Amino acid sequence: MSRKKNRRGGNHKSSSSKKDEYRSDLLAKSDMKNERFTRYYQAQNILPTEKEWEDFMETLRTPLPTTFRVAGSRQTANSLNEMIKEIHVPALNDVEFENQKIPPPVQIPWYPDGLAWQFNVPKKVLRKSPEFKKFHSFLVFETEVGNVSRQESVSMLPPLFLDVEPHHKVMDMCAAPGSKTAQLLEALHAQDTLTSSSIPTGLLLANDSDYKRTHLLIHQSARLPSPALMVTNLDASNYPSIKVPSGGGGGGGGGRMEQLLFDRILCDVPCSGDGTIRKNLNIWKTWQPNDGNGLHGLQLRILQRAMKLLKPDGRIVYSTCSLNPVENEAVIASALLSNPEFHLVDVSTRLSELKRRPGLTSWRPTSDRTVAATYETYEAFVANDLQASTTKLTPGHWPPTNVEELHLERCMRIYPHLQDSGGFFVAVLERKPIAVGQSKEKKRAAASPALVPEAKKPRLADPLNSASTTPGNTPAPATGLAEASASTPSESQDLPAPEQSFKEMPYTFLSPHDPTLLSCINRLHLINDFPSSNVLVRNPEGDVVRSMYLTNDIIKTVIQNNDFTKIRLTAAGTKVFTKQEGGKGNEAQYRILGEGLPVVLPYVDPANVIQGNMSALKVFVESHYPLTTSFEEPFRDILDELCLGCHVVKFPPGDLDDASLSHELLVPIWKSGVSVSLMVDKKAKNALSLRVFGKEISVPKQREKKEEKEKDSDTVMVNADEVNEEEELEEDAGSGVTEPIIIPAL
Ligand SMILES: C[S@@+](CC[C@H](N)C(=O)[O-])C[C@H]1O[C@@H](n2cnc3c(N)ncnc32)[C@H](O)[C@@H]1O
Repeated sequence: MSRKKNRRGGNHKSSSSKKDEYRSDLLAKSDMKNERFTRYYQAQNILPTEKEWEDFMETLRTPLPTTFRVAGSRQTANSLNEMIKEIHVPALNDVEFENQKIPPPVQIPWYPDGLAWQFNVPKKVLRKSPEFKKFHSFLVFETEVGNVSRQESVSMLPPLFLDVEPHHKVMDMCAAPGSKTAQLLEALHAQDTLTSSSIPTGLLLANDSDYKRTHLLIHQSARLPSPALMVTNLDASNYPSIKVPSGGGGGGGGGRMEQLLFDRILCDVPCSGDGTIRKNLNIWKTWQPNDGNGLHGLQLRILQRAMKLLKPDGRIVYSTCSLNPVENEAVIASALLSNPEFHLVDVSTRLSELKRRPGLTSWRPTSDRTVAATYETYEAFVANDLQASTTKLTPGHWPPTNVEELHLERCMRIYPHLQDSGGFFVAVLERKPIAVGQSKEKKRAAASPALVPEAKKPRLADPLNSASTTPGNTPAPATGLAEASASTPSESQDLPAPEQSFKEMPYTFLSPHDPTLLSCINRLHLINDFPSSNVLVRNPEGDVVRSMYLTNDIIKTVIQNNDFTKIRLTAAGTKVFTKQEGGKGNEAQYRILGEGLPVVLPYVDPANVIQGNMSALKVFVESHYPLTTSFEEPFRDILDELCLGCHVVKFPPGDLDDASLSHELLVPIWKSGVSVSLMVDKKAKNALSLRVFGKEISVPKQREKKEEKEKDSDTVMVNADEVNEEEELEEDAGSGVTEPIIIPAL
């Protein structure tokens, strides 16, 4: 009987595994044990003393604290963080529940600018304490609109060590569901302001071999709309070369093409995930050493491919949420041996508050699932293990003979008991600096993959390189996306030929003189430097049917010089305009999408931005499609004078009774007949309502619809939910940007 694997970034979750997880919620502390796990990790000597081992094991048996990161561009995040510090935390300072003091959230000490938080509060308290209940709904709403990211603290680390800047070409090789992609995007957009987005000159290529998960990633990334993001659906270990014109395409390359290389690459590879045991309790029952053994080959091939795709002065971060040296130090060691021009970067002075342990320099693999014996060397394994000839462990699973030269101690091991977190592994790799005066020969020698050949291409029936054939169950994905489907590494290696199976719509750039685009630019009052030659549509004819997307120059260059089906391009740029039916007797027009506004805003003629106020904001938030007569003067007069269609309203900071808008807010509205509506989706509206008015103030839609019908049967009603439905059904839904989510400024 085949057993479904369930590893991090690994596989589909069956309903039975969901049930298992449910049952595992009930796992008693006394059942949180696994002899194989204990024997294996004790044999690896991961901790120096017995006392520390006990602390480690005890921490693994306690629930993981809730952690979250204030997300979005820097200014937006800092501003929301101030609200948490000034309003929410003081309200939680003296909470008592059943005569016990409940500690408030605290900032994670190593996260830059104090933007990450941690709290450890039982569910009962979240449900019953009014103060925590309020904080919890705040988190839920802000998470829905993307201003807060519920992410394990340790999973926030890899992007921090990558040091991404807005001009970098960045690749996230195994990106779904995208929590780290979001961090990388934020770094690329470091120059965004509270209300408008910058257009970075760099790019972020987020890839995942699982098609469904790429769509999940696209959905998540829509929270930080970026013209610099593209998503592909390929096996990272075999990632093809992307072609771009030499010399940046400015004509200096004489029409020659070169391979696109990256400044920064994140390899957050699929792994056994035993570092997540505090939340994936099933691991206590299922853990065995072949979980990690089976992934080593794929992990190595992904890292080796990253090394080939990296610019000479680029940087790679390799990470897993596994504690197993076979998935960590062994992968790094083999990659360094096959690419001796690389070295591990010493980052011990970075994030000084982060408690970490050095990488291991010795470890003892085994293929015996009971861990009856472990072996110091591959030779000892072959000589003593009766199954050695049938298992596929390679010398690369063991420490190499020159292990001392590799400085594996520069890898970082994060153990749960050090700072009450999950377990994690991070390594930073760069090419070695070339010494002044180094001979050409030496440089050539350093650049040639001499010592160890690159890991072979996967063989589909190889049990060690194929998750589906590795015996035993492995843990649930660490990402918390239980329902999300995920491919096994073997599935990803077995991708069908792209042209046969790839069903995405093509990407066609419009001429800047396209009459529909010109009329859209005109009606939306966009100023001259709007990058109209970077607008694309997605349908076979290349016509403007419904939506238009904006990319930056480098993404445009990639699309124009590569077959999108070969690179399995699943998304590119961000959707900015969409067609809106005009209603009875009115022609259809284009509107700026809520989520596209920050990108388009720098090009909206300021003379055409309407001034709103707090009382108008209240009417917009309370009703879904208020009549213009519902607004007070002078805003009502302004609305009456507007032509039908899309407009942008600016609400300056202000107070109204108990409500307070702390920062300028800009939103698109749509005027149709005698009504107007805020073009933001329901979740964004809820979050806005909670943030500004302290509660959900919108009138239940059914009641309002009924009232509206009675009042004005001729009014063309547009509400955000109906717009969502239309957008999901549109012809270019393959873009994956299916649901408008905006990040309203604070
Ligand atoms: C650990 S998860 C990545 C988590 C992600 N970086 C994040 O922070 O949200 C590993 C991912 O690798 C993907 N994957 C598995 N095999 C792959 C391969 N050969 N190439 C690319 N992605 C792969 C899985 O689908 C999974 O989404």
